[in-house]
Amino acid sequence: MLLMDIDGHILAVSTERYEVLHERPLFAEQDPEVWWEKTCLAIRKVIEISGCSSDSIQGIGLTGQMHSLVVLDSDGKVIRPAILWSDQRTQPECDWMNEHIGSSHILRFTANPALPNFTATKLQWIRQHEPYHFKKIAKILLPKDYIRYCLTGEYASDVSDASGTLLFDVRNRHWSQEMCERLEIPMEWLPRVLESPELTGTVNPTAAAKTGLQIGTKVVAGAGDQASGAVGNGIVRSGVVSSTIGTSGVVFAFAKNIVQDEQGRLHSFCHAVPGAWHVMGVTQAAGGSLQWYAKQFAPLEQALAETLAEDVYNLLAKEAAQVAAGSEGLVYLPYLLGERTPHLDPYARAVFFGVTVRHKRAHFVRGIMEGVSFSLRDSLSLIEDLQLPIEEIRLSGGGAKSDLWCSIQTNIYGRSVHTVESDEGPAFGAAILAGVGTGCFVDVESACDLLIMRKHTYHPQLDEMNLYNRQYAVYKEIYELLKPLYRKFIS
Ligand SMILES: Nc1ncnc2c1ncn2[C@@H]1O[C@H](COP(=O)(O)OP(=O)(O)O)[C@@H](O)[C@H]1O
Ligand SMILES: O=C(CO)[C@@H](O)[C@H](O)COP(=O)(O)O
Repeated sequence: MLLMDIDGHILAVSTERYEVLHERPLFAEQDPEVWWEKTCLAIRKVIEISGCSSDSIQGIGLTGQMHSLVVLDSDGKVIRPAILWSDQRTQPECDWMNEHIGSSHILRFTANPALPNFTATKLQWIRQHEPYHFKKIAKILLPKDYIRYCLTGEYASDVSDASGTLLFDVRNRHWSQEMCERLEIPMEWLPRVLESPELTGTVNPTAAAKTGLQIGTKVVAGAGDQASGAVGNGIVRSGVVSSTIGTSGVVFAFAKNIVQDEQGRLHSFCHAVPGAWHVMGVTQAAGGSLQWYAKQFAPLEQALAETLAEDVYNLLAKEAAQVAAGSEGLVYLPYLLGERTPHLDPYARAVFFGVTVRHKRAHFVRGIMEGVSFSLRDSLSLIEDLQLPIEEIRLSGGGAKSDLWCSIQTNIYGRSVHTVESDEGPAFGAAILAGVGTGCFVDVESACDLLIMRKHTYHPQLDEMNLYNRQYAVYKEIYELLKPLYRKFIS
């Protein structure tokens, strides 16, 4: 949660944590009611920290994880836990869609292929496996739109988030009647869709009582976390591209017109900038790889970090900085949650390749940072193949807080990269969208010009670039060799 003034100064930030439940392999779920409880706490905290009066708040912009499916009954109650973007159980539903609707039709209707991460496949899974839940459905929402529903009572979404449902006609920026007809999904289940800065409603009395906000505070459409993060990093013009290491990893490029990778390895979605599009490649477990490693293999550092009030990732990164580039030949494939770009393979698995007796934990941490960056390079290459200009790369997400991870990225991409002043990408972007929607700024582009400043520039070094080029070739070969084996582990 972030509170920003109209000059772009961040007045307060607050964070609330909650777990992802992985009850079975491939499964990832969360309870939307927990999101709402935590949101209420976080709103109260930012108001308190900032010392602002809630009646000075002009508007609210929403952002959140994309694709995840929230199903509501006719009373607006949550029917079952949300099935998340990182959940990979629905490849059979994708296969069914490709067979019955046709993959070329799906690409034509939605500009994207059927992937297990996308919302419609999760809805099909409920139809197939939980018919008792399916028959209760009256509305479906995305995560930030569930928060909107709690705040305002409105069922609404925005074009960027709707793009990741596989039910949206991305080219024409409205729901796809063709997809809904073929999947027999009543269009009344879908929220209305607006451009990201448009107003969608106002805070209602119940939400005001829970959050400390004023009744009637304006709520704009907002955007999915990646499009909103792009606004927060100034990716609002051709040539400026971001590489974000959050839990997932995303390389995001602005596009004036819709562009598509023929094999659907990059997502083609509407941007939060009205009338614009973007493409992005996604690494399923980017920061998520380091998060997993820290949790499983660095419990003492986790405890120490809490005592020192330091970030566990800082402690691990300091250790990793002690070993040389290339991690002495240890190569990591970050496929802990399967992979999207470039393989579109939910059954891929992570690999540490080349382990020897000389390897210490520091090599594993550095190897993770390098492997994740190789994966993001895959996305960057596909964006280059689409002939989209890459004049400037901006790094963001938790990974950009690490000097080491920024240096690794510059050397693996073989290009200079920059960080920006605000490291609150998606929340900062949502605040900018709220500012545009409530008339504090003229439009998204000029607000970004005004508010987003470069912080630091990293330049690649020739020897490390050459070393990483050689290692990248090995990285790519490992997946090709292992691919036939992955399917033997399907459970
Ligand atoms: N100081 C740091 N050094 C290295 N990596 C970091 C650091 N801080 C955060 N990270 C990485 O960033 C991830 C969180 O990024 P963030 O953008 O906050 O995630 P989310 O996608 O959940 O919004 C962590 O899982 C971790 O891998
Ligand atoms: O799946 C995608 C984008 O397609 C992710 O962006 C999720 O929307 C959430 O990722 P984090 O922000 O937690 O990394």
